[in-house]
Amino acid sequence: MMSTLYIAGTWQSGQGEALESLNPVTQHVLWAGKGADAGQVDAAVKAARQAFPQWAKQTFEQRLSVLEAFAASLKNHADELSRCIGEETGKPLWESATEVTSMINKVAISVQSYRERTGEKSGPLGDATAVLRHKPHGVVAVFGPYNFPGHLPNGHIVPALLAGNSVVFKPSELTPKVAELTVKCWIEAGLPAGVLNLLQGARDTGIALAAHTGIDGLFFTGSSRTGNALHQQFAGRPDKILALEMGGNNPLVVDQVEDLDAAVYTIIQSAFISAGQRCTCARRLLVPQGAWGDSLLTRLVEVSQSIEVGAFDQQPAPFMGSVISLGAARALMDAQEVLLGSGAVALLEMHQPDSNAALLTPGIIDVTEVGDRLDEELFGPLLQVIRYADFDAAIAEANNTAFGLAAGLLSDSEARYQQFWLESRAGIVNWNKQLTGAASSAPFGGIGASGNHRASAYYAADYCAYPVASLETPTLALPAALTPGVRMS
Ligand SMILES: NC(=O)c1ccc[n+]([C@@H]2O[C@H](COP(=O)([O-])OP(=O)(O)OC[C@H]3O[C@@H](n4cnc5c(N)ncnc54)[C@H](O)[C@@H]3O)[C@@H](O)[C@H]2O)c1
Ligand SMILES: O=CCC[C@H](NC(=O)CCC(=O)O)C(=O)O
Repeated sequence: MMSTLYIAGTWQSGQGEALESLNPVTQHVLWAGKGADAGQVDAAVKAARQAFPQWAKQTFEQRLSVLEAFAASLKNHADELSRCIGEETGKPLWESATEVTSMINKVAISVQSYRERTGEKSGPLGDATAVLRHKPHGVVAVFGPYNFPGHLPNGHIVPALLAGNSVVFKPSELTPKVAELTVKCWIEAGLPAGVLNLLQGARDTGIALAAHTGIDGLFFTGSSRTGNALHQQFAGRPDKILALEMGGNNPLVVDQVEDLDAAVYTIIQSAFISAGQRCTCARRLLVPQGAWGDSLLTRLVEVSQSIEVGAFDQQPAPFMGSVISLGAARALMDAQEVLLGSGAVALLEMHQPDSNAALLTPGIIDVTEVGDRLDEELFGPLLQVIRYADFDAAIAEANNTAFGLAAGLLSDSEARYQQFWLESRAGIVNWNKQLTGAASSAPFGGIGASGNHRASAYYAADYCAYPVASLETPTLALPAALTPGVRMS
């Protein structure tokens, strides 16, 4: 039986449901094994609890040396890991290599962020010293999505461990192999047993872990639907810290700009990178009515038609790989069909050239005439165009969503950007830059249905530790003046 779980420093076979991960293009089995059952979830939480005090007691420098060894291990295994990400998600190799680089860089950026946001500060206050320090929460569960199976769980795990927490990691059931390789890098780095535990499994394993009373917090990246379920599960538990990084229905507003090709390129990088499977991807393209808007769309369709789509290792490299699975491809094709049946007009219809491969070509559909447009995230290469009459209407349409992750404006006018910045509602607001590719050196998180006000990336340090404010003096002494009504004699 294949050992799939890593609990208390030991690999063991899962006792839960059978899982398989497939190459989304060839359907070859890449990984097969069993997920964790409730007893193994319990064992992982207990192992993390047991390991926590020792890990938390280590100095920051001791923990940092393990994290730096992890970064070195990732570097040593970079090719293997990039290939594994490409194979399991369908991302082209050039792109999965950038994911590994982000994982490596996360260590240095988390150190900087820990020191800046949760480090130690002190100063005199009266006859004492006021000291601010931070402590880890304890045992935290980390839930990862499939679209960045290395980088995004890593964005919780690295700062959590640095702060002194121990971790139980439940990756996406669609990308178990990337998770396994990542954990092997931690083991190679010398992370003590029990400090990081790996539970493979699908929804049931996730539900059991989230419900476990032994966790002190849960850091989640994934869909709004799951995040909402977790939020409800954590209702009435103010003692647990919950960080939710969820999806978006991101608007990209195009104003009439001088450089049409630059606009088209930026739209493509926003909508179709990662086959549209980034939380920051532009989902709604807001284009002015009239001749200039028409010519922008004509050029966008022309260039999008020429986008190379192919298997992760195809040479020459494609721009877009596949979506995660045949099921996801089918669901996207169905969503397009529903929109087309509701009054949308295909400017460039999305196709699945081979029904046995999860490869989709880019789709651009005009949904302006669709009444009651659904405010949902279509997580794939399907861009919805909405034509607008004037700039105020464009901003209103941009904000016409319960989500609030990313919003962008392409415009030559700084005054328009200022208005857009003031009036748009999102955690990321860009001007003349693609919506995707957010920097780890900035906070990353959305408002509304996109998160619960616990931004990640540079601000992940904030949810990985709690502040302890102390007034300290080595000598206990009576104050010079006693408060009225107290007699010491
Ligand atoms: N804001 C961000 O930082 C960010 C980043 C990447 C992806 N995302 C979003 O993630 C989504 C794509 O990822 P996904 O499809 O893997 O997300 P998902 O919500 O389906 O799964 C995420 C994780 O939650 C687990 N899970 C599923 N149901 C659960 C439940 N009821 N209880 C506990 N755990 C459960 C899954 O097994 C997985 O590990 C998109 O919506 C995307 O926008 C957001
Ligand atoms: O799919 C969602 C993440 C997309 C990615 N964002 C980041 O990498 C944020 C930075 C970090 O977490 O370190 C993007 O914007 O492309």
